[in-house]
Amino acid sequence: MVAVKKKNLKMFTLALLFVITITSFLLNYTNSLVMVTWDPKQIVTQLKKLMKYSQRPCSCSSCVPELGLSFWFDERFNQTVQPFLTTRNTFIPEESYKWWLKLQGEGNPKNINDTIKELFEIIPGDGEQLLERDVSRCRRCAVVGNSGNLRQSQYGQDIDAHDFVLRMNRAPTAGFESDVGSKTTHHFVYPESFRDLAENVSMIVIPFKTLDLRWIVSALTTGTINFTYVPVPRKIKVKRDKILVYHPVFIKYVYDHWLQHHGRYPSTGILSVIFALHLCDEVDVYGFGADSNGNWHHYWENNGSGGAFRRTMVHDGDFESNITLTLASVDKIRFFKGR
Ligand SMILES: CC(=O)N[C@H]1[C@H]([C@H](O)[C@H](O)CO)O[C@](OP(=O)(O)OC[C@H]2O[C@@H](n3ccc(N)nc3=O)[C@H](O)[C@@H]2O)(C(=O)O)C[C@@H]1O
Ligand SMILES: CC(=O)N[C@@H]1[C@@H](O[C@@H]2O[C@H](CO)[C@H](O)[C@H](O)[C@H]2O)[C@@H](O)[C@@H](CO)O[C@H]1O
Repeated sequence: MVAVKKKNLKMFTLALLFVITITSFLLNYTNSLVMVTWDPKQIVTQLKKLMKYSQRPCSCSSCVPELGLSFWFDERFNQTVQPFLTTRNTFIPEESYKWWLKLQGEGNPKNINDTIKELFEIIPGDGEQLLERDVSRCRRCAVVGNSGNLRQSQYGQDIDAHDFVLRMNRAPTAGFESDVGSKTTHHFVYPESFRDLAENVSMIVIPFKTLDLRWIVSALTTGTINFTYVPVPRKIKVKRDKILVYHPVFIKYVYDHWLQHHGRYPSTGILSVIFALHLCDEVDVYGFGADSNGNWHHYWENNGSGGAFRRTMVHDGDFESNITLTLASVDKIRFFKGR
């Protein structure tokens, strides 16, 4: 009898040791700094945490897509909306299409299905692999806006330490490395904001009209399109498999869910931030913030037209800024305010 009891006690001790070892390993693995002790209460707490962590969508200390932490965020974030237009993803519902067509008042647009078909005869139209989830991954992204608050910020090294660095429009890095970094993995453009990119950079084209999709084809082939509402480059030197296309339905999702119809349509900055929430496990935001007059000044130039969007009401900069700050306040992004 005593021998059996001793054996059971030994088994129990061994089992407990095993659980503690596994718990400690997994908690460390999930970047959680928790001291593992023999206190039964702590063991139960840690086991509960372990159960919670095992359902987490990534291995960072916090994961953007994790729901149940902010009602505000959960109400807006919809993981099922696809950020990229791909060959498997070309359907645009009538309502979204009609909304999108009005963004830049395109008269007499070419048929959208024919346009998309032609586009994917020229570029591969993939991008799905970027959206695959992996619970053991911690993908850290930096979204770098164009604000003058980056000047003298010395954020360069921090920005470059991210897995993905997303930039936009005409933003340069050369000459500004110590403040904005030198790494770029993805660069958002539209025809009117195109700039030459290094070979290894993925160019994400945001189409605000049918002509923007046709411009991609033209710029890689015949070079016939050289004007939209301003002159645009006839030809671009970008490898075809480095071109990704932002989904028009995703633009509407940002406008409906996140901007709640403020402004005429979302700016490139807010489109990039919400896009990053869908692709990344952690999102750090740099270079967002107007100057003291509310103008969108740039870090590389003294752009006198920084307040143009205010006059044309195309974007609601104040509302967009509130969204970014709220995302930071509910710990879904980290916001680096610059100088
Ligand atoms: C005159 C004009 O049309 N300016 C627009 C320019 C312009 O078309 C491009 O720079 C051309 O390359 O583009 C925009 O934006 P822009 O290229 O200025 O900036 C990109 C995004 O960074 C954020 N930003 C910028 C400056 C600043 N002081 N504070 C900021 O928060 C914003 O989120 C902004 O969206 C655009 O595409 O959104 C919006 C701007 O309104
Ligand atoms: C200053 C302004 O409102 N210009 C608009 C122009 O808006 C710009 O469109 C860009 C995409 O093409 C991008 O969204 C940028 O942030 C906007 O400022 C277009 O709407 C254009 C359409 O014809 O009309 C210009 O007046």
